[in-house]
Amino acid sequence: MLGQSSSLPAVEVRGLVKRYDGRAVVDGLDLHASPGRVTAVLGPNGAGKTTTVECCEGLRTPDAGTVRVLGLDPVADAGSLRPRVGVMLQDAGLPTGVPALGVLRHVAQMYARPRDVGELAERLGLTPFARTTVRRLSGGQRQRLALATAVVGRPDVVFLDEPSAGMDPQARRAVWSLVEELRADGVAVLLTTHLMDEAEALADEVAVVDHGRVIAHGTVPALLAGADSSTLTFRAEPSLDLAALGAALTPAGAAARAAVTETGPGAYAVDSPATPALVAALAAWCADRDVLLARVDVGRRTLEDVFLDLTGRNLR
Ligand SMILES: Nc1ncnc2c1ncn2[C@@H]1O[C@H](COP(=O)(O)OP(=O)(O)OP(=O)(O)O)[C@@H](O)[C@H]1O
Repeated sequence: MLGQSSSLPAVEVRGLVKRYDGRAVVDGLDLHASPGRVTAVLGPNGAGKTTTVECCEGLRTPDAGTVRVLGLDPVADAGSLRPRVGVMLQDAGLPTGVPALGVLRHVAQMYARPRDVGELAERLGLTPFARTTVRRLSGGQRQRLALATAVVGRPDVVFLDEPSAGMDPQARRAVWSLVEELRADGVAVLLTTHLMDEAEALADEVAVVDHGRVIAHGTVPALLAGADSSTLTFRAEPSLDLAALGAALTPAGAAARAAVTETGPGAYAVDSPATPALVAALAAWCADRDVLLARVDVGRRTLEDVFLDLTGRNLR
């Protein structure tokens, strides 16, 4: 249950800076998460997501800026926040020699009003591993146990760092349904993920982080609406003349030439909104050169397309 007005943000981060060895890995970051909403933080490797979440969890002290969780300071007020905040870490930090259900029972008894341990274990498919020590659990099973320990105390705010990483599709569905239930119960859920379909499926709000700052923020439909609505890809013979094709696909009077990329042998992507005229121009150009268009796809842009547009395609 929320102990404060649900109109207040459950998590509020303003101008957060965190430096390691003089390098700002979080560099003036603003973020908020609200009760009854799922906020997903996306970003390339090393963007500063985990560091930000760790500052919210009170595990790291900011170098500048403010972090408030349920109106409190995660470091100074750690004792007051502990019963109200659930944390699932990437490296779960669970004791390895204890049986799975023993860990969950132990964590549950630290809370005043814990969830039913048996029911939670059943929901997350942990019952068959009740007596298995944490050390012998698979990666995905350990993740599920970590999630169970994060939510067993009925927290008001839950931080989930890549909650379904390494999980099979069945387990991911179970995790998603638990997250949806938390939202319906008014819990503020802040999660980091690299899985764009997870963000599309779960997130009410998405914050895209790069180089330690939020570079885009909004609902998934708002982020998708900000981008060109559709993409054009096609297959034909390899090594087409991309410059000539780009010129042929550029509408008269357009400021910049349409860019065509060969994304794999014989697979192409056109970097222009897909319109009937564009498809016709492509077909005509191929027909003039006796090139068979083996396949043409007009697809809706996905969150992954938007993410790559925002953060670029270089490896981090
Ligand atoms: N304790 C530390 N000491 C020095 N550098 C650190 C420390 N922790 C993190 N970093 C660096 O800070 C940067 C941000 O790391 P962080 O873990 O926050 O990124 P992330 O967005 O969560 O990445 P990923 O998607 O890979 O989990 C990285 O360059 C990382 O190497």
